[in-house]
Amino acid sequence: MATVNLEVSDGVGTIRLDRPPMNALNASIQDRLRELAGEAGRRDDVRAVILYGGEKVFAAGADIKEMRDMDHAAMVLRSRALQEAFTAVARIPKPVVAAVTGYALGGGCELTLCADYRIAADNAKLGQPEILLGLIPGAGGTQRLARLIGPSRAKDLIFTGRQVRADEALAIGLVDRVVPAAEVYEQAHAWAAKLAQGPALALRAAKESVDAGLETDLETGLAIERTWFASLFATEDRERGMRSFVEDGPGKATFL
Ligand SMILES: CCCCCCCCCCCCC[C@H](O)CC(=O)SCCNC(=O)CCNC(=O)[C@H](O)C(C)(C)COP(=O)(O)OP(=O)(O)OC[C@H]1O[C@@H](n2cnc3c(N)ncnc32)[C@H](O)[C@@H]1OP(=O)(O)O
Repeated sequence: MATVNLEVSDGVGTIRLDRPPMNALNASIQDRLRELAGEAGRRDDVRAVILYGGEKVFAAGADIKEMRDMDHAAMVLRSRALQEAFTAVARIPKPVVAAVTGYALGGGCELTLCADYRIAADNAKLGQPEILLGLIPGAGGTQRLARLIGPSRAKDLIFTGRQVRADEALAIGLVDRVVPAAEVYEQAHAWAAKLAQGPALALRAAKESVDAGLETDLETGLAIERTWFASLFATEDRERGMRSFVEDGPGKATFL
């Protein structure tokens, strides 16, 4: 049975983890994640993406039972591929929202960090418990968590391995919205469906400008923004958007 699927409808692609009971992330999932991230990025009928683990759990992290038998050499070989799989998700050139139910721990939390936006159930718990295994996060968590919530809060979560409930996750910026558990997917789909109606190239430009800007100095970031901004003047969406404003009046957004 496939442990990760891509389900597409109405412009929204859902990358769905499906490995009961806890969506423990193993090598097969990692390989599928990378494939499906590439597919979601290439398909024109996918204009926004949801990362989802099902109603009960997002993902409880790497499969500890599978990792237990791996030695240093094996993980040296595997760890680059595993980081590349998560980076492939982070680089999907479309809006990506993580629909977080139940637990998002370790690699599960790191996968949520690869999204642009995180909607969590009010009973969700997130964290990086790797320290409790004598490890540190190995799928980008030390880097993406610090960039998202700041180094001090990131160190607190990584040093202690503690689980963060949804209310605290919202307060520290680890998630962006908290909703009743039964509404997580519905709310994530509404977010994705709205952006799926948006100007695809402008949304890509916005994502890539913000993300690339975080990795460089201000001047270079401004140059990236300037290049994308000017490029969008060559698009039909720009003509359509400005025509709508002039002819239909303000507030008659033609996209969102
Ligand atoms: C070759 C594979 C590795 C290389 C490829 C990796 C692919 C992608 C991986 C990306 C991430 C790698 C880097 C990452 O930073 C490292 C990690 O993620 S380390 C793991 C971190 N996660 C945890 O430590 C959480 C462990 N789980 C728990 O704490 C608890 O299970 C829970 C989630 C709090 C839930 O508790 P309970 O509700 O009490 O439920 P149980 O504990 O009874 O669990 C039910 C059932 O699920 C099994 N299980 C749970 N989590 C994992 C897990 N991470 N790996 C394997 N199995 C897990 C648990 O054993 C029970 O099984 P059962 O006893 O019913 O058979």
